[in-house]
Amino acid sequence: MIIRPVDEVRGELDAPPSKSYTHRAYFLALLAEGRSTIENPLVCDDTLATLNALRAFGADVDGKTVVPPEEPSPGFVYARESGTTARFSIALAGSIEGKTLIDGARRLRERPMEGLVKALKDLGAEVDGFSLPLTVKGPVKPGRVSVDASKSSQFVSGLLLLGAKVGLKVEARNPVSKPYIEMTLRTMEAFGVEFERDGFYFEVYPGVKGTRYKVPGDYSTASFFLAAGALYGKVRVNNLLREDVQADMAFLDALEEFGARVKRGRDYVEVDGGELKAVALDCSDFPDSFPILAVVAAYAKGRSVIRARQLRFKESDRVRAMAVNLSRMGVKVRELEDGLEIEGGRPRGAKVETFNDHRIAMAMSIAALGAEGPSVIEDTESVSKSHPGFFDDLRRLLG
Ligand SMILES: O=C(O)C1=C[C@@H](OP(=O)(O)O)[C@@H](O)[C@H](O)C1
Ligand SMILES: C=C(OP(=O)(O)O)C(=O)O
Repeated sequence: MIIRPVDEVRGELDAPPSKSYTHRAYFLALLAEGRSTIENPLVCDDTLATLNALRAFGADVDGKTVVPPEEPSPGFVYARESGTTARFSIALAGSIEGKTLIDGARRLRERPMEGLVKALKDLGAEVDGFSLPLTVKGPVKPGRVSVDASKSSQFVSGLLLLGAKVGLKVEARNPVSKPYIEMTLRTMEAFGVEFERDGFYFEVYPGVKGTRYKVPGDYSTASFFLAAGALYGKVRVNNLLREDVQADMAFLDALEEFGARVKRGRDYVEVDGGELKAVALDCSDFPDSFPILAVVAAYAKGRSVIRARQLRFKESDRVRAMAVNLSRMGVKVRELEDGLEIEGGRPRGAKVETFNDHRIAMAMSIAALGAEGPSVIEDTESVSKSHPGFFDDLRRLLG
């Protein structure tokens, strides 16, 4: 795809439904005692992988309505590239008598599963392998488990969902991406799950109620369009609830730190730019913002430092991916163990790679809009992992 620089980006659009909440609602509907209706679910590669996982576990699903099985049955779950689908399926397979096979695409086989596997083994499940493909033979013995969450909060979220089925006490050690754990708890409450907590120690009681659940808008996907407003004009994204706990709501605070103006309405966010200046921040609690934060830093005056502990374990090594791409655009970057140092200026158009990572593809598309000269972005299909309509939405903002 060729992307040429534009004079301005201005307009408004609706945020697509949240990918993270869609995953949670589907898996809780699988565990529920009765039928659920999921309103406005996100349809993308990752949530289709989760729908297939529900079918593998015996649910009858048509995208909106989920009729759970009497008891989930063991099956074969192919999670594509979806880390959330894989971790939640591995955890829930611990509640099932019999052996479930979970596998994924090439990159997902390289992504960490060990902390979750160790926790399931501690609970008495038989798990062979510490990365995909692996099999899980349940059932676990309900009890107390401690999980190392330094590589992914999804290990904690998966165990909390398992707890909603069998009853568990879960202690999370060194969690990253902590707001995603809050998103899991909030969705569990919506499905009538009872739990108590003390910090990151949780006691989850078994029982999930069939529910009509409406998926809110996705702040992670909205961040790319809002960044374009900060960099090149003014953008408003509707369908974003102020009363939410999504991790990438923190992206708005980061934009303000860069010097952008952010207006938070009851159900929308509006951003416009100004003279942007360098920042130093740790996004370990909102890691999906890293690629687009690096792009904003590439246009902000001064030297920014942006880091997060778990960036190398995503759909790509996102530190390396952004270092390679921004360097090709003539941006001075220094790669750190857990992030990048970025000297802001005026990037040049270049041929850049997506590394088959949807957030790299979307971030570099925004970077290209302000560059000196056209850019070529290879393999942009990965945007369908989270937002198949990304380029349609972006064109709408280009007048
Ligand atoms: O629980 C979730 O929905 C997610 C948690 C985060 O992963 P980590 O907890 O592995 O950082 C995030 O990167 C991912 O896009 C979605
Ligand atoms: C990392 C992501 O998702 P997952 O972990 O579910 O693959 C993402 O959407 O950026």
